[in-house]
Amino acid sequence: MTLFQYITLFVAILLVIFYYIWRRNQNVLVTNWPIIGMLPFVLHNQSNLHDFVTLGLKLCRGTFHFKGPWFTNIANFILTSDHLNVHHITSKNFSNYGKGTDFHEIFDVLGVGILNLDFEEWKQERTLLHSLLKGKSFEISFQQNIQKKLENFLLRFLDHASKSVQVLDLQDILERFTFDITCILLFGFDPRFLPYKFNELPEIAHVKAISIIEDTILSRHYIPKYFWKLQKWLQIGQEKKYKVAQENLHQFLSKCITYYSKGDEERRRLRNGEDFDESHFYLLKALMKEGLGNEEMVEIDKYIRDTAFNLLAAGSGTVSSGLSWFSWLVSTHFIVEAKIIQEIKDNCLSHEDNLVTNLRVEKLNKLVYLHGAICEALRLYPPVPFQHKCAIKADILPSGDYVKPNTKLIYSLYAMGRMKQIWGKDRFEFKPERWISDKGHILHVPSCKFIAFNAGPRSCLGKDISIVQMKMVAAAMLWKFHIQVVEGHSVTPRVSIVLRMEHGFKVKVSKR
Ligand code: HEM
Repeated sequence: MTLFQYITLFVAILLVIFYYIWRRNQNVLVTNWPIIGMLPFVLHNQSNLHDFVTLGLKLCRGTFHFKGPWFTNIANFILTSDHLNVHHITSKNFSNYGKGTDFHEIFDVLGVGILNLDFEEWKQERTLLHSLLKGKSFEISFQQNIQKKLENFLLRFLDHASKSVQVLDLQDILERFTFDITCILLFGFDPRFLPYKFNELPEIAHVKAISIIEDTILSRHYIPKYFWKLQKWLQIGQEKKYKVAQENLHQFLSKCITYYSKGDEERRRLRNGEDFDESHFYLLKALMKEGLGNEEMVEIDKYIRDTAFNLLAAGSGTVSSGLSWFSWLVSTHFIVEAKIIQEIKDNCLSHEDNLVTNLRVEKLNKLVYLHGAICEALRLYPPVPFQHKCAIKADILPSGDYVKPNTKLIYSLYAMGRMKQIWGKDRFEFKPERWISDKGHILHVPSCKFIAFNAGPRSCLGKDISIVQMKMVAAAMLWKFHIQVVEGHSVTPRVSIVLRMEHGFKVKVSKR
C-alpha cells in the first residue's frame, strides 16, 4: 500500500469510530470523543456555559465527570452542584482539599495574596485579615465612607442623569462606585472613577484591566496549558493583553501604596494641593503595621501589593455584580419593588429624616424584605459563579463518586442556586419571600446551600460588610429613583470568573 492509501484508511477508520460514538451518544448531553474528550462541548457552549452546565448537572443528578483532551492540562475533573458534596469538600473534609498547583498557575496574578494561598500560609493570612476586616474601626470607617460616597457621588450622579433623560450603563456606574469605595477602604483615598456629574465619566483603565485579567484567567481553564504558556512566552494574543493589564494595575497599586506609606507631611507635599477625601482608618495602614512586624516577610512590597490586589479583586467586582443583578431583578418585578419602598418608608424614615444618614446597621437590620431580595439576587446570580479545589488524598464523596489523589473538583455556585433539591419547584422565580419566616424574621439557610459567599473555613471574609453595603446602596437608590430597563436591551450573564452582564445594564433613571 502507498502512504496515501494508509492515510485514507486511517481517516476512514477514524470517521467510522466517530460516527459510532456519535450514534451511541445521540441522547446524551455531552459526548466523550476520543483524543479531544469533551472539549467541543465547552467550546460550543462557551457563550451560555453556566446554563448549560446547570442543565448537564440536573441530568446527571448533581455530579458529572468531565473528560479533558488527551495530552493536555485540561485534565479530567469532577463537576458538582450536590450540596452534600460541597459541604464535604468545603467543611467536613476541608483539610483534604486545597486550591492545587493548576490554580496557582492559572491565577498567578493573585501572587502571595490570600485567595492564592493554601494550608499554613493561608491560615496565618486569614487570621490577620479576619482581625482587620471584622474590627470595630473598620466597621465604623466602612459605613461612614459609604454614606459619604453615596450622598456626594452616586445619588448626585443619578440625579444629573435623571435630568438629562439619557441612557446609562448602571453596571458600569456601580463598578466605578465599588472600585472607589474599595480604594477608600484600602488606601484611604478616593480615585473618583465615579464623578458626580453625568457627562464627566473618566476613562477607567484599571477597572478594564481587571476585566481583561478575569477573561484571560477563564480562558486558561480550557485552553491547553502549553498553548497559553507559549502565548505568554511569545507575548502574543490574550496573554499579551493580560500582561499589559497586569502592569497597568500594578502601577496603579504601587502608586497608591507609595503615596500612602509616606508620612502625613510628605503626602501633603506630594498631593500638591489636590483635594482628595482621606480616611483616617484604612486597611493598608493597619496591614503595614501588622505585616512589618513579621520577620519572615522578606518581600514586603510584593506582599502588600498582592494583598491590596486580592482585596480589590475580592471586594469590588463582586459587590457591583451583586448590585447590578439585584437592580435588574427588582426593576423587572414591580411588586417586589413596591414592597421594598414600603419597607423603607415604614422603617427608615420619619418626616425630617435624610434617608442616607439614617442608613445605619440598626435600621438596615429592620429591612427584612430587602435582605431577602438581595439574597435572592445572589442565589440566582452569584458574583463568583464557580470554585475549584484539588484533592490531596483519595476520597469518596457523599454522592458515592470516587476521587483520586490530585483530582480537580469544580462546584458551580450558579447551578447550585438553581437546583430543585435545594430550592424547590419555584427555583427559577425571584421570590424574596423565600428568605422570610412566618414570624417575619430572616430565615437562615446553611452556607453549603446558599453558597454565594462560599462555605466552611474559607468562606468570604467580606460577607457581612457586603450585605450592609448592598442594602445601603439598594435602599438609597430605590428610594430616590425609579430604574427602567431600556426597551429591547438584552440582559444575559457573561461567562467569566465574575458574573457580569454581557452587554452591560442599560437603563433610564427618573426621580420618584
Ligand atoms: C457580594 C459580594 C461578595 C461575594 C459574593 C463574595 C464571594 C466570595 C467567595 C465565593 C469567596 C471564596 C473565594 C475562593 O476561595 O477562591 C470569597 C472569599 C473572600 N472574600 Fe468575598 N465576596 C464578596 C465581597 C467581599 C468583600 C467586600 C470583601 C472584603 C474586602 C471580601 C473578602 C474576601 C476574602 C478576603 C476572601 C478570601 C477568604 C479565604 O480564602 O479564606 N469579599 N468571597
